[in-house]
Amino acid sequence: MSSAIGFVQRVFKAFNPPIPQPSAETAPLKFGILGAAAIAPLAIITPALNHPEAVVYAVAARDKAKATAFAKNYGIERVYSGPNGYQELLDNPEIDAIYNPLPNGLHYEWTMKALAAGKHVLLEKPSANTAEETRQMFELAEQKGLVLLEAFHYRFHPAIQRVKAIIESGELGKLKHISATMAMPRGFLKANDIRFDYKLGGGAMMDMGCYTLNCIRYMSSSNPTSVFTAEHELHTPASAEASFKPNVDRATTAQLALPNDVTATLKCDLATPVSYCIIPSLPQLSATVTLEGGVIELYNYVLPTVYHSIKVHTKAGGKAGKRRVEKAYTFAEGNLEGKGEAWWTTYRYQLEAFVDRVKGRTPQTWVDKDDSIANLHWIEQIYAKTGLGSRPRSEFVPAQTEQAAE
Ligand SMILES: NC(=O)C1=CN([C@@H]2O[C@H](COP(=O)(O)OP(=O)(O)OC[C@H]3O[C@@H](n4cnc5c(N)ncnc54)[C@H](OP(=O)(O)O)[C@@H]3O)[C@@H](O)[C@H]2O)C=CC1
Ligand SMILES: O=C1OC[C@@H](O)[C@H](O)[C@H]1O
Repeated sequence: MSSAIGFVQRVFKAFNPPIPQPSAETAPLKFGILGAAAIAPLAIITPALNHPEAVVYAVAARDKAKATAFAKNYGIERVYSGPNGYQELLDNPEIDAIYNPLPNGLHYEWTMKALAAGKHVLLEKPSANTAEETRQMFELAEQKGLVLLEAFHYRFHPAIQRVKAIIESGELGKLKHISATMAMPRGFLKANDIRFDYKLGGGAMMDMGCYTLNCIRYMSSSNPTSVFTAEHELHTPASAEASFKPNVDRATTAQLALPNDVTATLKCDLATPVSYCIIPSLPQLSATVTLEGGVIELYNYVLPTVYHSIKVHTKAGGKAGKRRVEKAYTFAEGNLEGKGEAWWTTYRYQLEAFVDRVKGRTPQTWVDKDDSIANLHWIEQIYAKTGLGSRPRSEFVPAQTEQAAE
């Protein structure tokens, strides 16, 4: 019963957070959002309401009516629209930081433009279509002394950090295998969703697979050494245009080799079909870690604030031993150091770290340049193994930076 009350309290507060007084010590970081994207309220607008040093100040959308309605709905002061709206927002000197939730295939172009305009960037996952583009974005951020973060929000939550701490504690011995799944039932996404558009960086491995791969890399503290196998199922729209290119994976499964004889399996699916012609599948958001001395099952690593469980099964002398269930809605509950409340979403934890970094404080955790480049590199390796190949590189050519031009 108490956990049902906890669930209601967490979810209510996550969506209706207390609104603190703005910080008296530092000026709030003013965010501008590129695109009236579906994810923006959850990922930045609601978390910023509760952050005393962050405010969502501007939004740009291509369509004027959409931009105006979005701004009105979320109480956003400045609105930009039309074909130059995104650039006009970037040109506003009052804006400190950009949230970039554009389709994956536009991440590179608009992050490069935002950095060129001197803005910090909170960039949606996956960071770009190719690892080379990711490298260029981080290099420009470094050159300009700006913060760039790929928004792997789940990494900022205590639940995933608690699992990593158990692995690293040595309690269950040597790591053997990790499996991570992210799959949604058919009908979760509309047929015209950006995730099914190859040019925009679509595909299951890009969208949901990027989490599964990231989770494997994070929990093993390593990068794959090779892709053993990678198989995909194609997205086949009901009415394909003549120009339709079958490069978009509706689902992908891959087996990876990691250092020290560790292996991993990832599965992602944008539209899991019904079983027996009628039974819909449930969302799958779990990760299982097998170690010599036991198994850790993490249910819901992606949205742990809503609900998660960390089941730890220990083996005794080769036989099944004890089982315990842990929760880590806060760092204290997970026996870790860090600030937060049980109702903080992954996005609220992430915003805390982002603002800390911009303000010159040390964030509780971070996802750095090498991490983001490696994630995209291995996404590309998995696509290469499926035979589908990488998503297309952006046609955007950045203006030479002052440093490069000298
Ligand atoms: N961190 C997380 O939990 C999540 C992250 N994401 C990521 O966020 C990004 C956006 O996802 P989501 O919000 O679901 O997507 P939406 O389709 O809702 O938003 C994408 C935005 O991109 C803009 N856009 C600009 N050019 C194009 C174009 N050619 N075609 C389509 N849209 C265009 C649109 O803005 P405009 O308003 O100007 O028309 C639109 O609002 C993706 O990178 C995705 O991976 C998505 C969901 C969850
Ligand atoms: O968190 C998420 O859930 C649904 C996905 O399609 C999305 O892009 C992802 O970030």
